[in-house]
Amino acid sequence: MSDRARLPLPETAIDAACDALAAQGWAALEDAFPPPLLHRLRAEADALASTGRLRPAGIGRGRGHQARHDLRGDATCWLDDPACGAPARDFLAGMDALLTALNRRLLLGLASLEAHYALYPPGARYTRHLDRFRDDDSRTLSLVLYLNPDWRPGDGGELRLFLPEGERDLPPRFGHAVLFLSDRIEHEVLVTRIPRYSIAGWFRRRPLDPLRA
Ligand SMILES: O=C(O)CCC(=O)C(=O)O
Ligand SMILES: [Fe+2]
Repeated sequence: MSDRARLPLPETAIDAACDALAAQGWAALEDAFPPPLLHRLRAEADALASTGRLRPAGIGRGRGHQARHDLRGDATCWLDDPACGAPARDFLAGMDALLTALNRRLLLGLASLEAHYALYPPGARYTRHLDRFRDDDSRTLSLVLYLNPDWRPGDGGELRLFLPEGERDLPPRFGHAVLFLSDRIEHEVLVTRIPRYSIAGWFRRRPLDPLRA
C-alpha cells in the first residue's frame, strides 16, 4: 500500500488522540504513521543536514527573536522550504486530513499547519517553555513526530511534559508522535546524547485580527 493510501492516520488513532486531548490536553500517537513515510522523512532530514540546510533555531518571534544555544540547541528547516521535496509534501498532505478530523471532532477552528524538521546534535536541549508566542496566540495545537530508529534508553532527548499530576517523559522513538495544547502544556527537551531528529509543527487558528498578524 502506498503512503498516500495509508494517510490520513487510522480513525481509531485519531479518535483516541481526540479523547486524550479533550481529557488531559495532550495525546501520544504511537505507531500511527506508515513506516515507509517515516523512513523517507528521516532520509530527507539527513539530506538537509548534510547539505547545510538546517539552520540554528532561536527563541521568540520577529524583533524579539534571539539565538540562545544555551536555551535551545536545535537546527531546523521549514517543510515548505524549496529544499524539501516529496516526503515533506506527503507528510503535510496527511496532516491536512488530520487537521480536518481534529476540527470535526474537537471544534478547534484550526486553519493551517506550520512544521519544520529539527535536529538536536549531541549535547543540545530545549529548556522549559510554552509554544505560544507572547504577541501571537494563533498556535493552538503542537505536534512532534520523532524520526530516530536507533534511539535507546540512555540516549536522552526525551520530551518532558509538565502536567498537573507531575512530570512525564516521552522518549523520541521512531514513529512516535505527541500532540498537546500549545498554550497549556509546558515542556522541555532533555539533553540528547545522540543526533535527535524530529518534525515539530503547530496547527494554527486564523489570527483574530489578521491585519495585525
Ligand atoms: O522535539 C520535541 O520533543 C519538542 C520540541 C519543542 O518543544 C519545540 O520545538 O517547541
Ligand atoms: Fe516546544
